[in-house]
Amino acid sequence: MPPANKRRSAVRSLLRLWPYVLPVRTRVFGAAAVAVVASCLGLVIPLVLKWIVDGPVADRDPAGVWLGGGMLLALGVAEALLFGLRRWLVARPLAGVEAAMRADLYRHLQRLPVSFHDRWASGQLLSRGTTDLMLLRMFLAFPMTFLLVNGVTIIAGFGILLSQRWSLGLVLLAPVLPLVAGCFLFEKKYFKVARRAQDQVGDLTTVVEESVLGIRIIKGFGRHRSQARAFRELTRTLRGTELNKARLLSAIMALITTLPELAIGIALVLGSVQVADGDLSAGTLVAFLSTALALRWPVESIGFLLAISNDAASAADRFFEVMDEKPAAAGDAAPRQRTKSLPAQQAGMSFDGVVFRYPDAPPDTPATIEGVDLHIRHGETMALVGATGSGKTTLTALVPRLYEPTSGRITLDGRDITAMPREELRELVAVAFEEPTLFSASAGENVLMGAASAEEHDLLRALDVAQASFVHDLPDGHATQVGEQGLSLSGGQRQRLALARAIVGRPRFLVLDDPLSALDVHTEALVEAALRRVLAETTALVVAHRPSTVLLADRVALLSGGRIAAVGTHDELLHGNAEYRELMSGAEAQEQEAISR
Ligand SMILES: Nc1ncnc2c1ncn2[C@@H]1O[C@H](COP(=O)(O)OP(=O)(O)OP(=O)(O)O)[C@@H](O)[C@H]1O
Repeated sequence: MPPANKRRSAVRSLLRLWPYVLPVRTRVFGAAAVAVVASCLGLVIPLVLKWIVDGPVADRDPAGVWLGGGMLLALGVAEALLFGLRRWLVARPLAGVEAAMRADLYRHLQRLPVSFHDRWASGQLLSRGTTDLMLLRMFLAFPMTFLLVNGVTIIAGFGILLSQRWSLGLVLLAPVLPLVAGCFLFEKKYFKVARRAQDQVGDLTTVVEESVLGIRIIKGFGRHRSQARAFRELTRTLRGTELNKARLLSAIMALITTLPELAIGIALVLGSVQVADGDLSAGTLVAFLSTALALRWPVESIGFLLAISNDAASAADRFFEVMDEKPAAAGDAAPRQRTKSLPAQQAGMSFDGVVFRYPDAPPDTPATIEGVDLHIRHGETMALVGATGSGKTTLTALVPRLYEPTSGRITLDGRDITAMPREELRELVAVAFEEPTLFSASAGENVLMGAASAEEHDLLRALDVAQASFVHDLPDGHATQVGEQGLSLSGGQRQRLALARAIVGRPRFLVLDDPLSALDVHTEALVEAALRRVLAETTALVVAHRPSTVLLADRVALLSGGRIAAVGTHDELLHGNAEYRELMSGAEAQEQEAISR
């Protein structure tokens, strides 16, 4: 789950966007300047009105009235054109800012360690990469500019009001203090609710994503009602939070609208009395009130602009919470060593005193891997056997550095994996997991993901070795799209494609996490034959639950209590190790049961 959010000032949060705005600053500030000019042009209109009323209207001069009308029209058109220019100036660069932030987030997510992804719900990450970034673009396009533009307009407008009649100007200034206090309180409360709402959107996204990905389980177990209930519960909570936001916004809007309207009403009465007494010209009163009315939108919009700015500030916090996470260490750029002339005892894969504890495991629990020493000789296949939850998957995940050992070291042909650049490690080691994950791409593209430099002939060889030639019979051969997560293929077909992907780059080392799990007996025979050929080409560590998988290996290591309890051939362990015998007899019984079904 995301870390607990600390309260920051909205301004500090938004200032962190500066590096992204920097490349388009000229356009953004140019647009803001254009908007200031447009908004201030609007304030000239009341002055022209004053001139028309006190001049041509009082003198009964129709030509003067026409001239004034023309000036008003020109001012209106100029104001509209300038606002249009502002929009044009920012639209494209800000879409670019959003795209750059999204690309950075995606790149960073790819570089973050698996332990980060274990902690964070995918919906939280999805919502940060979509709705939160949209909110930030909206902020940069609108409130950021208009908080400035409206601020300048209000100051200029009050300058004009005070210069026309300072006493009436002070009446209009009276609500400023209560308004500032109200805005301060609003900002404090709204920031918290805005953050809560965005986190709840993330939770909701997680539920939707899980429901879509797990639709077969939901339907298979008839869980749609309970899923719908969980979804409804979350939407109700989110609705409550959104209503809370709306309540806060309407309270500040009520204050922002009422107080200035009251002040304008009082100024109108006082001004009318002064006109009646002959202390003030009718034109000045018209200009005064028109200026006051022209300031209504800049003042009233402040509540709304503050709301979006706070939404954006918490969206920025959520974005940077992910960006501030440290990516996995790259490994030092040690020069590549030739491995061919290594002494026999160093060639292969070695675990030396490897200890591993999950970062989020409770401190008083024992480490998952307590101290593993194991050597897999060059060209050998070692099966890793152990009770469920004994740490087999965990141990295999340490080899491609999906997690870093807490202590100890793992070497490949004598070289510490932490001293290798990650790209080199990826070239040396290939992995295939229990769940053969495929992507929405063609069958061939899925296989070629296993090696950046692999070509067509490598693909065909990998498909052949992994017994995945069914691909050639698909409608478009290996260019056939396999659908989201490869769900248009059978389990056995997906397993064989995953195997082909693992070997397409001819890795020296192969790590397979129970590649025959969840297969029916007939499919298992097919994949097993594929595995036999795959394993003949490399040095491999294979997590095995069933005797049939164990028989593919040259030797077997038994993982127990976080340590390697025994190493030997299947027969040696069967005769000499009670725990192994028990594990295998249980697995064998299950296998027999599966066959007889
Ligand atoms: N991401 C994680 N965070 C914390 N603990 C974890 C995590 N993944 C696994 N564990 C714990 O580590 C222990 C070993 O899990 P692991 O998946 O390695 O076992 P396994 O031997 O592969 O089990 P199985 O045979 O059932 O697949 C378990 O107690 C599990 O709860």
